[in-house]
Amino acid sequence: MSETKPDDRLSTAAAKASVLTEALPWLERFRGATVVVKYGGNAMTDEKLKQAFAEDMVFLRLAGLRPVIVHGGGPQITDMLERLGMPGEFRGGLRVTSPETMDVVRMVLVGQVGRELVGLINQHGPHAVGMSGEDAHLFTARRRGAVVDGEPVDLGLVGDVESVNPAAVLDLIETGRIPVISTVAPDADGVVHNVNADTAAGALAVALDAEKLVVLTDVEGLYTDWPDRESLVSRLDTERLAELLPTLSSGMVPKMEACLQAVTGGVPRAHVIDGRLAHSVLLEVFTSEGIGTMVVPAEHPPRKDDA
Ligand SMILES: Nc1ncnc2c1ncn2[C@@H]1O[C@H](COP(=O)(O)OP(=O)(O)O)[C@@H](O)[C@H]1O
Ligand SMILES: CC(=O)N[C@@H](CCC(=O)OP(=O)(O)O)C(=O)O
Repeated sequence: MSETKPDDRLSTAAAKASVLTEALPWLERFRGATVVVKYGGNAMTDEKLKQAFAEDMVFLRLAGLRPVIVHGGGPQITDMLERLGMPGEFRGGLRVTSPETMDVVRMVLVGQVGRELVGLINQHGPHAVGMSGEDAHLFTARRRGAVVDGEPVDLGLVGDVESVNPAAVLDLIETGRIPVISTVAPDADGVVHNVNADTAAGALAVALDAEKLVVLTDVEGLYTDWPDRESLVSRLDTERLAELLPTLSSGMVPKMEACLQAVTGGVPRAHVIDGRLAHSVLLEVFTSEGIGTMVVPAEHPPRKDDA
């Protein structure tokens, strides 16, 4: 085996030191900042990646930021429905949700995906507390439909966010915890609805006056001309995003709508980043170039009906 030369050791040490010093201005800038992180089900497939994600959340907290996790779990719900022999269907990017499907959605999101993330984070200490939109009136849902090929479609128990009461999340943050939120929510009559996790994360980022919304998914970011790999966009403003939204296809629509809603609602930055890259959140928050696609406010904000 060859020995490491003193010159090699010096350059390795210099590279490590430069990574740490590059983080310094961002540590200063984001101390005390609330960061809402949406962890998509498609970015959760690999055990090592999930552990790296949990480490990133603990890192943010110990570095003095206030991370709040909103998780998805679409593929995990689909797997469970298949195991139970319950056929499922998506219309306009949203799951058609019968009362029986709703039972499975709630069981998988709250009882399986949320619990697993809480467990992974808490291997590092008593940081994470799980909750759902049903807890302490966090989210109230309003039933929503979809329009597919110009026709209105009934999606069953699918909800939009009607209102957000972030008091319980703020209580957890104040005591140094990391809230891990599953996006099922009751309507005004107490009937539980299935809320898309991107939609819920955007609404929560606004309600918490967050500094950032970070959405982890399984692509590098937004492609303006999907799937042309040359069309990856690193930065765009809300005006350009509002123009692009009608041209996007299903998976990206709720994500980019959430980014638009967050930034027009006062969140300074929203990011879509590649959750397949280990420690992608740290790279986004603590490096100067960042990664993925960043949405910033427009000088001339889009009118409400543009979105
Ligand atoms: N314009 C686009 N830019 C990037 N990805 C896109 C675009 N249009 C569609 N997609 C698809 O959207 C997917 C991400 O959405 P989704 O599968 O709902 O992820 P998640 O589980 O992370 O919420 C990508 O894997 C990609 O296949
Ligand atoms: C209404 C609707 O479609 N809800 C989603 C909720 C989970 C989710 O949003 O998960 P991802 O972020 O992994 O896609 C679903 O049932 O799949």
